[in-house]
Amino acid sequence: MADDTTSDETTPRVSVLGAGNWGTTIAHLIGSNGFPVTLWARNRELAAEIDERHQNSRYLPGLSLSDNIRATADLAAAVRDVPLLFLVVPSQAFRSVCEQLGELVRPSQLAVHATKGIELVTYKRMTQIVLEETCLRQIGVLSGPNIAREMVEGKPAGTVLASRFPRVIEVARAHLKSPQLRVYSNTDVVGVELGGTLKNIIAIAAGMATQMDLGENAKSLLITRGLSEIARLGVALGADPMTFSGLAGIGDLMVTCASPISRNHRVGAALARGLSLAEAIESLGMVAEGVKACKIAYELTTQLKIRSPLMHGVYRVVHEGLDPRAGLGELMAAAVQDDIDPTLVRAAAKGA
Ligand SMILES: NC(=O)c1ccc[n+]([C@@H]2O[C@H](COP(=O)([O-])OP(=O)(O)OC[C@H]3O[C@@H](n4cnc5c(N)ncnc54)[C@H](O)[C@@H]3O)[C@@H](O)[C@H]2O)c1
Ligand SMILES: O=P(O)(O)OC[C@H](O)CO
Repeated sequence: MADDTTSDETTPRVSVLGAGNWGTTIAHLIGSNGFPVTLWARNRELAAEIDERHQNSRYLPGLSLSDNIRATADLAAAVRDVPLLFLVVPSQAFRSVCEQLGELVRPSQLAVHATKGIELVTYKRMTQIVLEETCLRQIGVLSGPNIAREMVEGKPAGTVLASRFPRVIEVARAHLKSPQLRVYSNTDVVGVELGGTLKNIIAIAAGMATQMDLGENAKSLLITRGLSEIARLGVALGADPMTFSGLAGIGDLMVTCASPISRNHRVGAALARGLSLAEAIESLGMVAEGVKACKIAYELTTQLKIRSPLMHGVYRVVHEGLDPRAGLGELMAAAVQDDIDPTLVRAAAKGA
């Protein structure tokens, strides 16, 4: 265990910023490991409910949270003099939270974000936003096949911490690892961020496939060709292709495509049931990052001339109202390519 975490003080030495499904879950995992932890919610009532009743009835109804969580709506109090911060707000709100953090943090603090998205318009990854808006430099990302609810229920899982700074991985891992959670490491921050972001697009397609009862063969086709598209775009944006064969790549893609609890999966299923995008989002009441990610991927792959029929199909269904059945017909009629993409083979050989 890292020196920073051996203190038996009751003052939290770790804070989680963002009290939705995932931020609350990360705080619960840390608290359940015996560490006092502060959870920041921008909503006062939610902070009070978590603090006093150890419940988050909006995002994790029916589940009891660790007594070691202290929740607050005061961002400055949550951040001040805390050695380790987890940033867990949706991607399109991430910059505004980092702008507020800019005034509050010091370079000695470690920060790990667990957000699976890219910023609209700028196409920035979350670690790039942290660097732009704050003086935090020792940063990393947490990503992997991690459906929040399963983890609060104590079911086993694995995850990935990626950072260029071994200390970030060491300290964050010391807080998170447990008999229920295996924490792997990676230095490919770009690949881990992109794996978590782009799998959400394919998960929307998987939700449509489930709703249309296309069968398990079709799901496998979707996952495999989806991984190929994720890796092609990822490599073009600077990722190591091997990262996509790990937990933050294929691992996360598989769970999000398989799980009916996944919000992205649910949005896809809702669209295939005939709901509009607005209705699908309204009925979910939580973030489904793939809705924005498919627009970003559509724009980037168009600009970079990267063949991405699945991601383009999802974009057209989600944002242009294409009927999912018509989209499926187009995909099945499209020209067939090599099973293993030659650009990925070359990229892997270059890195070997
Ligand atoms: N839920 C999961 O299972 C899971 C697992 C891994 C990663 N993630 C990722 O974690 C991120 C957060 O997802 P979530 O599941 O917690 O979402 P959520 O929809 O459950 O909750 C989002 C939270 O962010 C808060 N928020 C929104 N805008 C804000 C702002 N401007 N300032 C402060 N807070 C704001 C909301 O109040 C809410 O508490 C996403 O990128 C998601 O992809 C989620
Ligand atoms: O519920 P989703 O679709 O946001 O997926 C949650 C996690 O990202 C799964 O790893």
